[in-house]
Amino acid sequence: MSMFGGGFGGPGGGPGSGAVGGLGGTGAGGRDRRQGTSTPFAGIPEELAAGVATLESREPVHPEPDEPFSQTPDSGRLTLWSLLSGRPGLLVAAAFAVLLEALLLQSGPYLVQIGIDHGIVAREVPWLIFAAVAFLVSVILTAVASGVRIRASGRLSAYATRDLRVRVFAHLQRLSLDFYTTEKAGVTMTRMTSDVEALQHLLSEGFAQFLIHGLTMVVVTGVLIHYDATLAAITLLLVIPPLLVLSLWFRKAADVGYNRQRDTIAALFTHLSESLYGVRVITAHNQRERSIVEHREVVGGYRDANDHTGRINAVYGPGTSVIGLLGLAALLLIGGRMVLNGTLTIGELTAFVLYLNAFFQPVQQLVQLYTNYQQARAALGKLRGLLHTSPAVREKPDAVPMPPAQGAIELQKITFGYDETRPVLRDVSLRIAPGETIACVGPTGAGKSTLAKLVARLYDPDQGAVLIDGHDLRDVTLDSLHRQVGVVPQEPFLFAGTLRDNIAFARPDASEALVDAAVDAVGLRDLVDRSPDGLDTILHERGQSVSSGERQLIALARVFVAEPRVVVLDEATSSLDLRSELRVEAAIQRLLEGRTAILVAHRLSTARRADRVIVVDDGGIAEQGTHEELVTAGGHYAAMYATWESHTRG
Ligand SMILES: Nc1ncnc2c1ncn2[C@@H]1O[C@H](COP(=O)(O)OP(=O)(O)OP(=O)(O)O)[C@@H](O)[C@H]1O
Repeated sequence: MSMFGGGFGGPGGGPGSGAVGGLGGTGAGGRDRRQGTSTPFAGIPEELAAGVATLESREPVHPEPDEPFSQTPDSGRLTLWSLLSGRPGLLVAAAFAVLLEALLLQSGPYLVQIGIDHGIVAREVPWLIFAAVAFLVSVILTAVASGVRIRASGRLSAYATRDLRVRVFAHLQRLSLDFYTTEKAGVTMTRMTSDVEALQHLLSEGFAQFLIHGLTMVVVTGVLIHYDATLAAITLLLVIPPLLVLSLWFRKAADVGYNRQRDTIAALFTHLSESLYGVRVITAHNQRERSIVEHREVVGGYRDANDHTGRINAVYGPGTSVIGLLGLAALLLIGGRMVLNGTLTIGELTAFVLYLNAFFQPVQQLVQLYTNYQQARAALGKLRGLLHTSPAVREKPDAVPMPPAQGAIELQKITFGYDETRPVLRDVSLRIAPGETIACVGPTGAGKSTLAKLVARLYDPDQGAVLIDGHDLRDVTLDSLHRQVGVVPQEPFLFAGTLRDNIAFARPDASEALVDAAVDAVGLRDLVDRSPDGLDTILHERGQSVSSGERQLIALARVFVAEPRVVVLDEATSSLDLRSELRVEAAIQRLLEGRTAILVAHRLSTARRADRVIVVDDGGIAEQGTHEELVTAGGHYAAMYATWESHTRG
């Protein structure tokens, strides 16, 4: 199995699969830094440069989000309040605008009542004009308050979700390889998309609407009682019980419906991402039709879930409207009689009708918002779960930076299993001298890559310890370790970006001379010369525009630029033509010069050149020695070699 295979994002696509240490994108990060040190405007006419400067000054400012990368697991709280309270100024502005808007909205019916009773019925034109002007002013003020509210809550939500996305992404970078092996990429994508969007929706609109509607209901109930307590009690008693029953049903049904929606969208993302990553295999095996059928099934599941929530809404929406209208009919009947009896004015009845109407809408909205709130809470729970997932490989709080390594490696009685009850390696001990190259060979699935992963501290042993220059890897900082231990995965992963970006991935600030030296050392000069823009040639996503051998050479160049003391190399199993194979072998040879190396060798031609060969079998080291020693000993290795030789000769 590949050291990085199978996990998140297809073959070799795991985070960190791009060799050593370091974070930061290939693209922007690297380019920016270079621009800072060179003279980007050299030779450009002054007025053009001035134009660019003006354009840049108009660019919106995007300050760095407050999430410096650290290996320490995220222990910060994640609650709705913690998201909202990050920008108190915006929060206060939004809350004030909400209050104002809710109060202003209720002035309308009262002004209508004044207009009718004091203006129309009493035939007093000034009162009518006063009511109309006051109405106009209140509408304008409501619009202003609403604008301020939408702007403030929109910005609040945009900042909060931006910070949240960065925080979750930083945590994803922190998580160890096991997370990406067990967690489906589609599920993680759902966390970062629909879950964050559910929160964004609640923060930008939901909360404000919740407050406005809640306040409206309180104010309207008070006003109705103030107008006529008996009439208010009768109408509210007629309306509230059925409304309550319907709303409780809706809440329960909607919870189920939205959970289904969330689960099915995660399944949809999972299938989509897997199909996109595996599109070549699907095409090669002529399974496109099956893939479409499968996708139709997951999309169908999502459609069913949407259909379900649609049906619930179709009952609830009209249901609450009917209850409201029946309430209004009852009010007209009872209130109309009161007007005829002279106990209520016509203006008061009109205001009463308008207020009652204003009472219903919030109920409907509040229940919908409650669902939104539930969704956001569920999303928050899932995101919290993700943030609280501890990396399996953790940095100790008192970890110290590893001093520049000589490269002596020691495995001390190591036992390790992906599942602790089924160890892959048992009680393995090994010493590797500085500068020595060890080739691990053995049957497939024997644990060769596992051994290499332990040396790169992609996993920690269950028992025993791995030491470099006498330092237990668990006692040193991950950053300092990854800087000194370079990893070349079985399936090199290239990023969309330039050739240079990919080569200098582990050290975006690498000098031109170092990148050039790497290109020459691994034999990439041909490719660079042939490429239209040399090192600035853009590579397609995952390096699809270069050959498999060239991808391997780029991965080797990457480690060359990183200059680690120890190299862990999982040899690619994909076979190359003889010429490319010789080039890759020569590149490996050059990369390993003067470095301690562990090679997971799939070709015995590689093993033959190592200083020492270890045969991993049955959870341990079955044989070790130089190639010649092992061939003479006539054991496992000798048998493997004999078979290999007869095949290559044949
Ligand atoms: N992430 C993982 N989770 C669970 N089991 C794993 C994982 N990675 C590997 N294994 C299992 O551990 C055992 C050793 O795997 P490993 O990749 O070390 O073998 P290998 O000797 O490198 O094989 P190959 O030559 O095929 O690459 C295998 O049985 C494999 O199925």
